Amino acid sequence: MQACSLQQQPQVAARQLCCAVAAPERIEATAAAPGKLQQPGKGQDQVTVVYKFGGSSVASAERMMEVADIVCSFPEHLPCVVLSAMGKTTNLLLQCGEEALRTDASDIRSLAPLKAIQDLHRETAQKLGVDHDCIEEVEALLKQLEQLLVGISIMQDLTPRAKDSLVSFGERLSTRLFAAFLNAQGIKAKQYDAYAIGVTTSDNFVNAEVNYQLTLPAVKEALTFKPGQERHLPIVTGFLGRGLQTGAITTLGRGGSDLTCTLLGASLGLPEVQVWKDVDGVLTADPRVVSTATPVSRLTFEEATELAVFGATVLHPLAMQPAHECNVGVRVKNSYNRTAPGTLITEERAMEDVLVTSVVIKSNVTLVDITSTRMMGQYGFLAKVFDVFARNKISVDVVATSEVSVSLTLDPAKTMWERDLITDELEHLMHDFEGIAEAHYRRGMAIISLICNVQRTSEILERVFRVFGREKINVQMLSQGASKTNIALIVNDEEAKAALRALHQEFFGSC
Ligand SMILES: Nc1ncnc2c1ncn2[C@@H]1O[C@H](COP(=O)(O)OP(=O)(O)O)[C@@H](O)[C@H]1O
Ligand SMILES: N[C@@H](CC(=O)OP(=O)(O)O)C(=O)O
Repeated sequence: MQACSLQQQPQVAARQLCCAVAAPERIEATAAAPGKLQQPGKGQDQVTVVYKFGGSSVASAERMMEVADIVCSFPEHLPCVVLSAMGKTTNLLLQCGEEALRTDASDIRSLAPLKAIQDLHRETAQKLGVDHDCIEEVEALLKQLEQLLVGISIMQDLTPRAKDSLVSFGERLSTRLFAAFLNAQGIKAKQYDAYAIGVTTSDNFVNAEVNYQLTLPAVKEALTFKPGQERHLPIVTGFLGRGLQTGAITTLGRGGSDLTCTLLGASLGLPEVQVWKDVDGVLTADPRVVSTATPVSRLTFEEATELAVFGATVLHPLAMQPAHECNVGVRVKNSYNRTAPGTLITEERAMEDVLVTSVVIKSNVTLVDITSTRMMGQYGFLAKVFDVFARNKISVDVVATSEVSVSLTLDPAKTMWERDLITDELEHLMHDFEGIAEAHYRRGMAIISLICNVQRTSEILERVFRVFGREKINVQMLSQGASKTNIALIVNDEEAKAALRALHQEFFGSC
């Protein structure tokens, strides 16, 4: 395996996670006609590529059949497949958890989101014609899920740790169904839980950090075929890991299956992984805001990270980390339109002809202005300012400084699960500035980021301000910073979508 710097982290021991299952029977399988699909990767000794399919790609039995067809349609590749939970299952599981807190234990089984999850997975098992063992496993997991919700109801407590156990059912169910379907079609496949093959993380539940040093070699060992071992398609749960100290199931933050995909690619030393979505690649803007957005053919790892961090929900913000460190190309493809070329993300790309690549909004941002008349000629002021944010565990996105003031924006999400900074936290922050500086905050702001060629900043900004002048949009703060790929403009949230459309029109000719 290619050595990558991610492995240079301190050594620590991983723990075992046990999960006992009971197996009542409730679903009946209907046979699907086998034989249509051909086993891919004939003659390959080892896994050659990782494909990740998100919730939108595996939302139903029909979609799983389509994904199976995609997986088998590259005969030269022996793929490892990472799956997310089916459709909106993760949201439904979180809803179950919240509702369990307000529901009597004896009424848990009638929770509507629980019923929706049970119906979806039972119906999928039936339509896919999976074998009896899989049906038993699915029923056992659904039973465990119900028991966990009863526990949450009795305890009247939904800890982050319990939340991670709760949402893990989505990926544990989808991967079992998909592997069983492939086997029913005569394709040799085996289901793996990521936490059982060495994906080791911190114990920071709901947003766990990957321990690369332990994970990379462990995953490589688990997914490398031994001499004489039968070749099969590993079907791995995305999103999940195992906490190093607790041994409990952790999750990598919402959308974390993208990170599982690149992590597996890095572990196996592969040249490329593919994340399959419901769009033709990374687009010039969020298609829900700009319906005419078009695919971007190439991006660098740095650009893709900036896009994700600054609001493009198409990729997990940390997914590029292992890919970048271990130089694994990432291709974003559309499982609904498989012939579309998609977006290829690599270390470098030709930038000569590039002006603006994509425009993105991050909404619900708080802008903080901090002023100190004593800043002039003083050293240590910025250190004191950032120390206040560090103590309050609040993450800062964009910064602009002048001689006497510093303005910055705060990440709306302290964790990726809690989207709002509450007023109490902000008031506490303001209080902590007393004696250091005068601080004020404004909520309801948005960051518009232009992922662009900053070698051509003057030309870009000249056009941006022409557009904003015409549209009467006021820029509250502007930052280019050290990033070589991003210009950030802070505007009022209510003007942000119109501003984005106007910028898209200016730089891509459509809005
Ligand atoms: N710049 C962008 N390019 C492409 N898609 C985007 C962008 N910004 C936001 N999106 C949204 O991201 C969605 C795909 O990401 P996601 O739902 O996480 O996929 P999956 O669940 O299949 O992994 C798209 O349907 C689109 O609405
Ligand atoms: N199922 C998890 C993990 C994930 O990556 O999902 P998706 O690939 O559908 O964004 C979530 O909803 O966050």
